[in-house]
Order: sequence, then C-alpha cells, then structure tokens
Amino acid sequence: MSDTPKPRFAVILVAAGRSERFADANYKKPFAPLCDRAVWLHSAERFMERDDVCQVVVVIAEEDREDFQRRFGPNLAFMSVEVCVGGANRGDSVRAGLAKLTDGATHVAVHDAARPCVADKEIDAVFAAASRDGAAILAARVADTIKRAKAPADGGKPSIEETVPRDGLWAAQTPQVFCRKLLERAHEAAGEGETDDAQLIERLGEPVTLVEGSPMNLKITKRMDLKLAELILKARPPKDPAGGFANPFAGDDMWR
Ligand SMILES: Nc1ccn([C@@H]2O[C@H](COP(=O)(O)OP(=O)(O)OP(=O)(O)O)[C@@H](O)[C@H]2O)c(=O)n1
Ligand SMILES: C[C@](O)(CO)[C@H](O)COP(=O)(O)O
Repeated sequence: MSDTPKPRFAVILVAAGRSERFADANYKKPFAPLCDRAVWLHSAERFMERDDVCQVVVVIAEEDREDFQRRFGPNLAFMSVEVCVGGANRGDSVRAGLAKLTDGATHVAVHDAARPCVADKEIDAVFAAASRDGAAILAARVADTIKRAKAPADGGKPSIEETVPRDGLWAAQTPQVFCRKLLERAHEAAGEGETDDAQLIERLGEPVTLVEGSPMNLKITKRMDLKLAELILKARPPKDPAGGFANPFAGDDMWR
C-alpha cells in the first residue's frame, strides 16, 4: 500500500484580461454567453466536480468585480469558487491567485478561463503527468506550416519572411500544472513578458512535460472562436445520463 499522499490540486482560473482582441461592446470573453452559460463557468465546471481538486480561484479584473459579483455572486457561494482581483499582465493575475491559496494543495493548475472546451480526459492526463514529473502542460503539435512575416511597412500587406521549421513545435495550452512549491519559486523570479507559466519553470532550468492535447481545447481570443467553442460543446456527448441508457459516444475518448 503506497503511503505517498494523493496529490491535491488548486485551480487558478485566470479571467482578468482586457479581451482587446475579442472586441465585443457588451462582454469580455470570459463573461460572454456560451451555450446558455458564461464562458468562465464552463471552464470552472471542468474542475469543480473533481475529487482531486481542493480549491478553485477565479481571478478577475478590478473593473469587473462589481458586475461579476452582481451576475454570479449568488452562484459562487454554493459553487465553492473563490474570487480575487488580478493584475496588469497574466503573471500578476496568477500571482494574485497563488496568494489566495490555502494550505491543502500540493499542486497548482493554472487554466485560461477562455478555454472552456478542455476535456476531462485531458485534465486527467496533465494532472497525472504533473504529479509524476512536477510540471506538465497540455499542448498540441503544430500541424500547419509556420511562416514568419516580414515586419510590414506602415499599411503594407504582410508577406513571408521565412518558413519556420515545424519539427518539434507544439502550441502550448492550459491547464499548466505544477508542484506548488516549484510554481511559487518560479513566480518569485518572474519578469513582465511571460505569456505562460511554463516559461518561468523553463527559466529555472526545470523540465516541463508536454501532454498532447486537442486543437478543440481552443482559447477564445476573437469572437469567431466563440462559435467554434459552441460547436465543440454541442457535439460533446452528455455524461452518461442518469437513466443509464447507452451513450453512443461512450467509448470515444476524443470528446471527453
Ligand atoms: N492580465 C491578464 C491577462 C490575461 N489574463 C487571462 O489569461 C487568459 C489568456 O489571456 P488572453 O487570451 O490574452 O486574454 P486577454 O488578455 O483578455 O486577451 P487580449 O490580449 O485580446 O486582451 C484569459 O483568460 C485572460 O482573462 C488574466 O487573467 N490577466
Ligand atoms: C497560456 C496560453 O494560453 C498558452 O498558449 C497563452 O500563452 C495565453 O496567452 P495570452 O496572450 O494571454 O492569450
């Protein structure tokens, strides 16, 4: 019988960005409606129902706090989701979430609230990898040929500078999952420009395992991504219904 304590995961759901590329007059992307619920709620629900998750903290912008509380406050209490205010860049928001964590977590998962289509099986895999290796992220192998654009002259149309060798290129996703002490140590040495947490771990010279995810774990960045996310969620088979009748997709891991 192993006496190694089971890993306990705290989840930091970052939702404090400015949504500039989403460019919607009514909503920032984490709060936009998607299949009758806010984007961030879809992301939160992937973690809240897990037995190995001990805490979920959603990180929002100061300017959104009042509206967020008004719209979601009643739900938050029974969802056992905590809220804190993020900062000017993504790393500030992650550090605000770290400061909110209680003692129970051995590992921390940082997830973009703007990635509502992550599948349970993908979370299982990246959680297991991080428990084994100390740091792991979901990522998708780059399938397209990658071009680097020339810096266009003002108003000039973009054109190709070079083709970037594709071998070994992966597109990072989230959740990005780390041994808590390692992530806290990495953020003590953080700069300004990091666009993900794995970069901080790499800077320490520590390995980060790549766990192959799906392109369906897309990050909602522009408005058209919302439509894609809707198609993905609607195509996802419901969990085995209470009635227990056979689910035609039950064996199809791609969706779960
Ligand atoms: N200071 C920031 C910046 C980003 N994020 C979060 O990190 C995730 C990924 O960031 P991104 O897609 O870049 O969101 P925005 O920064 O809002 O997008 P934009 O660059 O278009 O403004 C999002 O859930 C976003 O809310 C955050 O919590 N705090
Ligand atoms: C963390 C991330 O989703 C991995 O691809 C990405 O770096 C977030 O970048 P953004 O500019 O904050 O969307």
